[in-house]
Amino acid sequence: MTDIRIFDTTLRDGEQSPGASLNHAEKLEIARQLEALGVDVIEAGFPITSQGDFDAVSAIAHELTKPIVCGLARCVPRDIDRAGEAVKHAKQGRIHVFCATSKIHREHKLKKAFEQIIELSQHSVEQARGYVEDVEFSPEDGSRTELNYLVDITAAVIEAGATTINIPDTVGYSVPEEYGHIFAYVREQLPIIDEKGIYLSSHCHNDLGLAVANSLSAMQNGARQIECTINGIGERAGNAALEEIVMAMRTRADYYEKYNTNIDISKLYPTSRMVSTLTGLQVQRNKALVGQNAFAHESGIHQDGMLKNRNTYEIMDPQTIGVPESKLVLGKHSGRHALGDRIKQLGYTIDDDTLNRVYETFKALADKKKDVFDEDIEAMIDTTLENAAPLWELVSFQVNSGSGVAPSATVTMRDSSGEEREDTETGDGPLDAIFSAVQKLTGVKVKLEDYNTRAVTGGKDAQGEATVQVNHHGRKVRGRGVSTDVIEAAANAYVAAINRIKTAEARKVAATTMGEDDPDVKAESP
Ligand SMILES: CC(=O)SCCNC(=O)CCNC(=O)[C@H](O)C(C)(C)COP(=O)(O)OP(=O)(O)OC[C@H]1O[C@@H](n2cnc3c(N)ncnc32)[C@H](O)[C@@H]1OP(=O)(O)O
Ligand SMILES: CC(C)C(=O)C(=O)O
Ligand SMILES: [Mg+2]
Repeated sequence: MTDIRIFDTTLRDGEQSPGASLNHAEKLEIARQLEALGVDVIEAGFPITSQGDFDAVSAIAHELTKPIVCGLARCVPRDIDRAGEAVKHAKQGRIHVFCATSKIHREHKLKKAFEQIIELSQHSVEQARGYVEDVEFSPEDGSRTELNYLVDITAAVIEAGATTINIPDTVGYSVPEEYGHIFAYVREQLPIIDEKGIYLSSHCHNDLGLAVANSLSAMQNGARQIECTINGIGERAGNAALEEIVMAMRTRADYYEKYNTNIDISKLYPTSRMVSTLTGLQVQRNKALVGQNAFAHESGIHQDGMLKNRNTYEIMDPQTIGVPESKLVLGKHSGRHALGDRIKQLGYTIDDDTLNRVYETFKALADKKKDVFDEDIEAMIDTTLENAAPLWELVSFQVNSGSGVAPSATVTMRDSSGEEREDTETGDGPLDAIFSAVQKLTGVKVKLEDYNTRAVTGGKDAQGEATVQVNHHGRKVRGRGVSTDVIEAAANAYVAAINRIKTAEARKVAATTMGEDDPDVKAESP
């Protein structure tokens, strides 16, 4: 049997999905769930990106005990220093250094000759080895790099101390036979890989819908680590989906008989739900394994087959991946124990204080709504984590709008010192009026770029989830809110976005007062 390392990059490449940024509490919650899922490596972030990313990688490295915790770095000394600092408390820490090697990236992006790239990569790997023994190197855009160059850079970084070589299909251009051949070729040219027990790794993007197929092909040609994300989230069309890779190997164990992973498949579905809820990235209905329709049967002939023998139309038992058999129904008579137990089953490990805050919201919701479903609970946890330490809170609002009336809103908000303030504004519509009042009260001016709503659960008393994206001095910031009242959900989402901006500003002030360079403002260039 060959053990395949599952390297999860949901918190790094996954978080690079437009609109998916996560706050500190949300990242920790996902990291804990990934540990419970059994992933071998967690790429927790790219520490040079911002103080927030650094803090999250550092907190995850402090807390998690089982997986290797990894931070990404360019071949830039300051990137490597930050990554080294961030993972230094990990039980097993890794620095992942990357440098693009393809002709197009060499000439147009890095503006460096291949020889310079080799030298830079070697120095960077050596620098990273000064922090940790476990160093991964990725020749970015590896699948579009000349094969002899790939071999040369692989040999050079192994000599410098790299222990894992990841060959990414950065732009999702490769096809399975070709991508597999790259691994077979590099291994054949460099026997040192097998002799020294160097891990080869795949990292595939889904621009042509081939990320999972390419990953499996790499595995069959010698990759012993697969990089992937929950729900396949990631840059552009996303990364290879963890759940699809693992279940392809499990369901077709007859075909992939030599390979094994440490993943606890019963946690796949709850993990998918958590990542979707906390990132706000909805899973498409027909997504393999975790989409709403993945195990639904609509047509008569299929239903007939299912009733006679479910294997006629189902190749997996949904319960083995943690799809719940029936929806839990909690109501206003339920107590903290029942709620806490259900939250645990959903994969969250919240503390008592958070449970108490969720319980308060739960009771308020149960008063308005007959049944409280899993999705409602997930939405409540999401809102609580999103507002882990809210700077501003929406206390109440009233809107006045209708035909022939200029829409206006009166909003009351409370700041972190507990002081309440009220303001009335007019706008193009009720939401515009509320948003103007929130801007006035908080003193943060932003431009609304995107606004979406959807029902979290079914029925006429369904909860509505609102997401907004605002632009603050060129930086896009997202916020989410949930309520049975869609206007209140939108107002909460807007306040959540403002709180994110305020939190980032407070961090910048703290970093500047401490005399540190603020990586949010400008990172060092190579
Ligand atoms: C394939 C991937 O997924 S790679 C990871 C992509 N993820 C991200 O970029 C998210 C986080 N990124 C960021 O926050 C910022 O881009 C930072 C902090 C890393 C850098 O910000 P800035 O210093 O302002 O640079 P900016 O992003 O505009 O440009 C990138 C610079 O890094 C250089 N660069 C890119 N990759 C590498 C590398 N692997 N090694 C060394 N330099 C690199 C580029 O050539 C460019 O340099 P230049 O300024 O000399 O032209
Ligand atoms: C940083 C590298 C591995 C990456 O994400 C890519 O090339 O897609
Ligand atoms: Mg990538």
